[in-house]
Amino acid sequence: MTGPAILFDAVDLTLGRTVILDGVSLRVAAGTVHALVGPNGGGKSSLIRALLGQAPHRGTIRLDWPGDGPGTIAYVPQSVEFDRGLPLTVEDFLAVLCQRRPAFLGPDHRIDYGAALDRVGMAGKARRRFGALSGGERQRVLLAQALIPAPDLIVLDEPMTALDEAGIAIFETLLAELSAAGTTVLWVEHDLAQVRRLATRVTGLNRRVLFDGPPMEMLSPERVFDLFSAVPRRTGAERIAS
Ligand SMILES: Nc1ncnc2c1ncn2[C@@H]1O[C@H](COP(=O)(O)OP(=O)(O)OP(=O)(O)O)[C@@H](O)[C@H]1O
Repeated sequence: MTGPAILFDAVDLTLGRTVILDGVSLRVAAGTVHALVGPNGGGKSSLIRALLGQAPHRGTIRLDWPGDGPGTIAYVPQSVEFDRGLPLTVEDFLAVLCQRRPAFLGPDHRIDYGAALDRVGMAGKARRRFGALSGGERQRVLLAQALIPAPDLIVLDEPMTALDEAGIAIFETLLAELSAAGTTVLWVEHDLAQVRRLATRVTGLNRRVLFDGPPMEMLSPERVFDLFSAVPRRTGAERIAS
């Protein structure tokens, strides 16, 4: 199944007195790799939390599923907070996140956790203690959990932050495979060179949408400068209006 299209229409999010998102409208086309870029605190993760139903917001967020309706949504967070001393293996961790039966009954052996770990270069590490993994290895496990079951929509929040060169190559292969399978990918990323190379479309977000279009056109030095400036320069139309 091809993944869904996503519509964000006039999404506002205010926490306390802070306006986090202000009238954010954009469309993620079905089956594309759509990147969200912007400065720290620009609201990228908040937009994702709103999409996942984790943040109170105004406006509309709609998933348009093809065919018979809702498929599988996977989410890869920036990182996970947990007690590193927990006696939890990699396989236990995957079981907690991926299987429907209680994890205290043990991993469900009908699910091929090994194959998912294989795809992220973690073959043979299912019995390692999760808390003893390096940051990059934990990031790879977070990617693996998103592959079980195969997602129709995958939401990635800076998935490459802790990855080394080999991990980045694995991530790129995964992205290509997901894309070829028709999965919709919504991807928060700071590495603009990677976005230019791998994304179909990019949205620049700093509380508001500052640009939205194909990466080769959108990521011009001037636009990137504006996006990361504390006070974005005004457009010609805004200058004339003031
Ligand atoms: N629960 C909260 N209460 C108040 N403010 C919050 C809360 N969560 C996030 N914020 C604020 O919302 C703003 C946007 O945060 P968000 O994490 O969405 O940004 P981001 O674009 O993902 O940043 P980064 O690139 O650093 O990950 C920040 O100023 C942050 O401090």
